[in-house]
Amino acid sequence: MTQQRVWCIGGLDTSGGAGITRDLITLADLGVHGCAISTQVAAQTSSALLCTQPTSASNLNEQWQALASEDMPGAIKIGAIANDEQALVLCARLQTLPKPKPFVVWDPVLTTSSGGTLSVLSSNSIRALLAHVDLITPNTDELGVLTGLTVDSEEVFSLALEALLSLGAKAIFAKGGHAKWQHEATDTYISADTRITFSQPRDLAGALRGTGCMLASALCAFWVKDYAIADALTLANAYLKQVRAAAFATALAASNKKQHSAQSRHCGSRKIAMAPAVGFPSVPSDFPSVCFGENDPVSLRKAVSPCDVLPRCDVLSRCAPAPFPALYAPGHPRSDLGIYPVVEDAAWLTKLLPTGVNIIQLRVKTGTKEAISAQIQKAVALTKHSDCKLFINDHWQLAIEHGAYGVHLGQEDLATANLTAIRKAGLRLGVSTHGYAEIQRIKRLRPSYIALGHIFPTTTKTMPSKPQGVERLGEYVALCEGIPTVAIGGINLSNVKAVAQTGVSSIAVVTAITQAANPFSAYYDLAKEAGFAN
Ligand SMILES: Cc1ncc(COP(=O)(O)OP(=O)(O)O)c(N)n1
Ligand SMILES: Cc1ncsc1CCOP(=O)(O)O
Ligand SMILES: [Mg+2]
Repeated sequence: MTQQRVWCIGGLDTSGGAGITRDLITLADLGVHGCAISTQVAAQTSSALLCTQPTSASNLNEQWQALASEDMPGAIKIGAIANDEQALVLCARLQTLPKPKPFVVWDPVLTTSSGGTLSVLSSNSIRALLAHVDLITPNTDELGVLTGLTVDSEEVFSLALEALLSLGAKAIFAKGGHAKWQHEATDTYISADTRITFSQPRDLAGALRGTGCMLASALCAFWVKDYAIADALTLANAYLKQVRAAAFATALAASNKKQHSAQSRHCGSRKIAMAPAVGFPSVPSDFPSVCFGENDPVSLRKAVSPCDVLPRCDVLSRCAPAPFPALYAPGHPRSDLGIYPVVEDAAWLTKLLPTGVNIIQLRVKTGTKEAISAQIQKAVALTKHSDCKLFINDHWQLAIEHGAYGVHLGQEDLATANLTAIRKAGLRLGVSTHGYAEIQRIKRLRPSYIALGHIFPTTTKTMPSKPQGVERLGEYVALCEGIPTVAIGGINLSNVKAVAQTGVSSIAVVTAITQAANPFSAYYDLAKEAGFAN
């Protein structure tokens, strides 16, 4: 199996603005090989569907067989399915896919953006398809047609998502571009146990053709590049934002020059067809703000301004809470923190403080509350008259009680921690993240640092996510937009240089120090190799 390959099944839009033509352009832009199976040939201009000719069921089957006789894809993106016969063929083929099964995304295109009909499916076909796809990506109009509801408010939107899940959808990514009742454009991912929203300020530049196709095929591209689903969705959302920005900048430039190109003719009230190549999303402002769950504790704030009456995620990007205190006081000559040892008891501080270490974490995972409290109290006392910043892992109440410098919390810890109490007590806050979605969730908190991991395989802890590697680490550091960053997970003398070269502010290690024959010199060797010390 070739991983970086996606099959696109859908209508061939002769204008190149949407359908499988657009899918292949998107995949090429993201460096993924796209194969195509045409369900129909749609004679289209950039503003109208003139006529469409569906592919016969047998031809559809033959196209599939031809592709299947070579390499299988990592993902399959399905767009417009012309009729029930085609749905039947696709269901039969999807059912017999060899393992490992590709990730199957259905973008349920029913009409063209100009209003032409591309798909007529019975409710039986819809149910059958839902049983075979991993994710469906309707806009709110499509969600309405699929569920028989008029989706025109947040309440009906939630009902429609539930209805589609009960029709058999395993997961839904409902796009918010058409949800005019929302202040921001919010895409919602929902499965049986997860709800994640991705919000962008509404941009009023104009309408672009083929955005649904681009989003679903970009999602498949990020999936085959081995991103977790939440990260693939974050990247796909950012990719769309980047394409829109580039498309409207190009269209505007063309119309300013008074060129009579297709772009300039259709810029304004009409949809523009050209979507320039933009490549992998890299501009931090193009990334959405991300909320986990309807009551994400990171997003919940006390009502502080009139705009709190708006839906929560709409408010956040504009009414951000106060940042947590910086690691260094303003004007301090240092900005990096160097090697960050993470240790299991206060005795380690006695061993390591003489190195002149800048930052250290007490991560006590066992013992009674009294014993942990005593460890924290001792560690605070040991660091009180040093320059070393002491972070306490997990035990935020005890950290406040004993006056530690800061607290380190993981994503799950945020559900029970009182962030307001930590902020009020003046403690710094570090938070763990494991990819794009969590970074975008946490940035809004403006923590004192963002931990990024795990970078390499680690034996210290069982991780639910995959190792990120140094290439992604570099992308995450840039995405953090100046918030100090800490890399963690499997870092040792052999790889610390490459980690430091990403520009990360600090490098956290457990076993590279605690299991070293000489922890004292292991600290220096790491600091030197990373370029933090001479
Ligand atoms: C610097 C740093 N980064 C990540 C972690 C992990 O924190 P968390 O996800 O809460 O997991 P536990 O450490 O509690 O197992 C950390 N402690 N420090
Ligand atoms: C606590 C933690 N969080 C992410 S990786 C990790 C363990 C890092 O340990 P090591 O440096 O020994 O790989
Ligand atoms: Mg924790």
